[in-house]
Amino acid sequence: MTALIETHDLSCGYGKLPVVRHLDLTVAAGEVVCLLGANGAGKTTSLLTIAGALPRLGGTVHVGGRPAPAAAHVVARRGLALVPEGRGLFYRLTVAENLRLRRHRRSSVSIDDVLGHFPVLANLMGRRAGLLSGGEQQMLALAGALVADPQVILLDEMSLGLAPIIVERLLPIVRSIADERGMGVLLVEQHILAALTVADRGYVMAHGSVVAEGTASELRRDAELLEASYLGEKPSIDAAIAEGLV
Ligand SMILES: Nc1ncnc2c1ncn2[C@@H]1O[C@H](COP(=O)(O)OP(=O)(O)OP(=O)(O)O)[C@@H](O)[C@H]1O
Repeated sequence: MTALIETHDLSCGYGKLPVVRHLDLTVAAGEVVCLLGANGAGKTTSLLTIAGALPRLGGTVHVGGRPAPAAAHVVARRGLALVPEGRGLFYRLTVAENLRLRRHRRSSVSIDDVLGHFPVLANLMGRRAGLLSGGEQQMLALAGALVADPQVILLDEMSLGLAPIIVERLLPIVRSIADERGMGVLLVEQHILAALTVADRGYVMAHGSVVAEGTASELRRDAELLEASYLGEKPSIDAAIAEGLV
């Protein structure tokens, strides 16, 4: 299966200082992959670098099987959409205007196609994005990414500021989008168990490195390892290997 995203030995950070080191990660078509870890583990930095919004300090990134250029607008043309933390909406514009702005001329996906995933938004087309609830804004951010007809979508902390019940409704929508459109999804999420319920696989980061990876069910079973990485304690890599997670 061709990976839609593949990083090899990727190092990235700010200035010359790497905060993420030796990241090997893949996302295939139709796969939902989550990137887990404590605050400051390097998840957002990894996402922004894959999207071309931060320069690489070492290693490679391939998008759609080809080397990814280190410029966000060019990576976007390769079929990668980033939904950043904070949603990246035009808050003074209406829902309809936000969607029209995101849809480029070559996109084969219509706004109506995308609204099929978010029926709630279809009734709010004339409302300013700034007046939507947090959950509706997140749906609009996702819908805005989808109208660009990406092959792969990067979602950074979509649950930020949302009630757990809203997160539990949004994540299955992400799963169904991946299933129905064969799209790859790389998901950074603080609601670990909710994310592992919809994901196929996951990577756990601590201190800028991947300390464990596995299928969602393997990671769900290893609550201790997950807890350790969220407390900032580096779990033993030997223990992770023994568990078959690495
Ligand atoms: N603009 C920046 N300049 C310098 N260092 C930064 C910058 N942004 C983040 N960092 C540092 O890089 C490290 C990784 O941060 P990053 O935001 O990638 O972590 P994260 O895993 O996404 O955390 P969170 O869950 O809190 O968003 C942290 O130590 C952070 O302080």
